[in-house]
Amino acid sequence: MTNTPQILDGVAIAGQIKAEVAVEVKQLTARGITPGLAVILVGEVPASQIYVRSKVKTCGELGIYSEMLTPPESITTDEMLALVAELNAREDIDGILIQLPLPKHVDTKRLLEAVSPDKDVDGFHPVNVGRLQSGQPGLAPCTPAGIIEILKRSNLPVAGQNAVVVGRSDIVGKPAAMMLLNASATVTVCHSKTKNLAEFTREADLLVAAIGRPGYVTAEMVKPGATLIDVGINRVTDVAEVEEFFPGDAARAATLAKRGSVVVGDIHPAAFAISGAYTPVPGGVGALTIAMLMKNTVTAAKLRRGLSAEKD
Ligand SMILES: NC(=O)C1=CN([C@@H]2O[C@H](COP(=O)(O)OP(=O)(O)OC[C@H]3O[C@@H](n4cnc5c(N)ncnc54)[C@H](OP(=O)(O)O)[C@@H]3O)[C@@H](O)[C@H]2O)C=CC1
Ligand SMILES: Nc1nc(=O)c2c([nH]1)NC[C@@H]1CN(c3ccc(C(=O)N[C@@H](CCC(=O)O)C(=O)O)cc3)C=[N+]21
Repeated sequence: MTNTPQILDGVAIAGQIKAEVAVEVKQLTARGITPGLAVILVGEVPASQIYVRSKVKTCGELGIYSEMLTPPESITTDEMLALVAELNAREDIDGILIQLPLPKHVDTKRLLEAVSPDKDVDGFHPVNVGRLQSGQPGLAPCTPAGIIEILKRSNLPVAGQNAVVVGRSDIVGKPAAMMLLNASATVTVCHSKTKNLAEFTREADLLVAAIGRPGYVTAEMVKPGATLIDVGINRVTDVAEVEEFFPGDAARAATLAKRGSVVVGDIHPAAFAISGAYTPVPGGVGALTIAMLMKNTVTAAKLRRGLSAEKD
């Protein structure tokens, strides 16, 4: 018997969301309000540069004003704080995003707390963490919010499902667990100290992997028919490893030869094969992250002006 899992197309869902955001931006612009996003990118981390450029480009496509600030690697915490204070005070900026990771000498926690909660489009400020936890309207982290959108728009059930989240980071695992709980799933959070991880993951109707290890979740670790959400973005550069992941996959072998790396998730393709539905990497959760950032920027623009941001 062959299993045909549903592939949850993040690119298509992100496209829907971006189209909706563009309509909202048009309506706001007609009232004299142009939502604005400032992205701070410190130093020259190639992966971060790619993400930030893609954020700025998407703003342009949707009619959102954007600004990219690129201080040098040598910037101090105090100088960063001054930059954030300036952006907090600016009338034309609705959203502030500090691209992570920051250089080691910069105090990330202090900086994230310095962003005005009303302009915190990443949803990382303790005030927004608290709002999410207590079910109040606010700005929620983009990647977990994207996961919820994928589930909703694919009509996949969440209420009453056994959801297992592997990973407990502040930017993905924890907020994802909180959002699934708010959506009435029965949530288990696993991490590097979890004993017998597979015993938990095998019980999951809905499994979220946000670990950062290529193909860590294997077929033996998942319940056949489960919904698998793969957040991991791992670059594999080894030819043999790519062949092990994707035997006989000519397209991926070509990508590896051309770019020197292939992106793989935290869930092994053999686990996808026995799932009911799954998000591919790339083209799954990652595709939603930027769309949700655009949505948060518009929400911030509305909230700051006392316009209601509809909760759907
Ligand atoms: N698609 C997207 O838009 C985004 C993708 N990502 C990707 O998602 C992945 C996770 O990101 P992030 O949350 O920031 O990563 P972190 O490194 O901050 O967190 C990883 C989590 O996984 C847990 N973990 C590590 N090893 C194991 C293990 N062997 N068994 C069980 N749990 C383990 C860690 O546990 P412990 O807490 O005990 O250390 C930790 O909680 C990365 O691949 C990242 O690139 C990240 C952000 C956005
Ligand atoms: N303050 C801050 N906020 C963030 O939201 C933030 C951050 N820092 N630091 C880094 C992580 C990572 N991240 C991604 C954004 C887009 C894709 C994305 O577009 N992915 C595509 C392409 C993947 C590829 O080919 O590289 C996909 O999965 O289909 C992925 C990951 C946001 N992050």
